[in-house]
Amino acid sequence: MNYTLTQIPERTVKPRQYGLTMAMDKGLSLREAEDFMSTSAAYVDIVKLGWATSFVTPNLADKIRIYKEAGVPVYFGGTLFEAFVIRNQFDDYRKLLDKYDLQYAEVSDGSIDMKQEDKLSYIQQLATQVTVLSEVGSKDEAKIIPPYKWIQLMKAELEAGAWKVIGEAREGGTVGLFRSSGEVRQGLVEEILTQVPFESIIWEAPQKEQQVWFVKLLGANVNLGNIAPHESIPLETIRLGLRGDTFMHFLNGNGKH
Ligand SMILES: O=C(O)[C@H](CS(=O)(=O)O)OP(=O)(O)O
Repeated sequence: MNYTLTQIPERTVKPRQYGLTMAMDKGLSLREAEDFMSTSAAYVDIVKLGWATSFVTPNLADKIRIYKEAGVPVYFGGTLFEAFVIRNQFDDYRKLLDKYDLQYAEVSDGSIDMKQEDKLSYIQQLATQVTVLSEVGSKDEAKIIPPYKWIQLMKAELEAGAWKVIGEAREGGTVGLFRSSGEVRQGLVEEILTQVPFESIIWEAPQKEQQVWFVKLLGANVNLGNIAPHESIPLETIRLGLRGDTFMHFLNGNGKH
């Protein structure tokens, strides 16, 4: 930090096991990725190349190298995994991870129907190769998954070898964990938290109000994902109680989790 302030909540330090910020790169140029890392590498734990943008992104290897040299692991969005699976190209997907020397991969079923046993098997297989993040929730706003099912899926995927489970919200934050208005499905989140440790979940929360809600509920070291690159530093200030939205939350011993 550039100067001293008291009553700043303690943040976990890199390499973090929780307190993670997952940022989504959906097509930054190489120069933008370099600039992003020069300002924000300290606050970003992992970068997702959103959905299947890696298929069309120019200079993909160079981009991955920029993140790697900044000490920030990269993974391909779960949609790309699904695009390989639905074409019966899972083995090709595994080779692709090796080709780009990726250490993380996402297993999701947000766009396709997948039997639970198949999803768990993909998690198990990939966990022998990389660190797996699995995503729960659908990208279809008409498909409402009841809380007990989220819990059952999350527990099973962690048991199958996922390092973290991601709660679906898409880039806009209007499905899955959230209503179409962006409002949090509070009952769903609270019920999940009765059964799954908060450290094991990355909540996709692209909107500022959603990030604030989770920081107030779970503290500075909540795992948050789908953060736009230029929102990484603003999010860090929200975590630290240095933006109006959480300004009073951590003062005078409040906000301890
Ligand atoms: O689910 C996501 O967060 C994303 C982005 S979006 O759904 O295409 O908006 O997909 P993913 O494949 O996990 O990057």
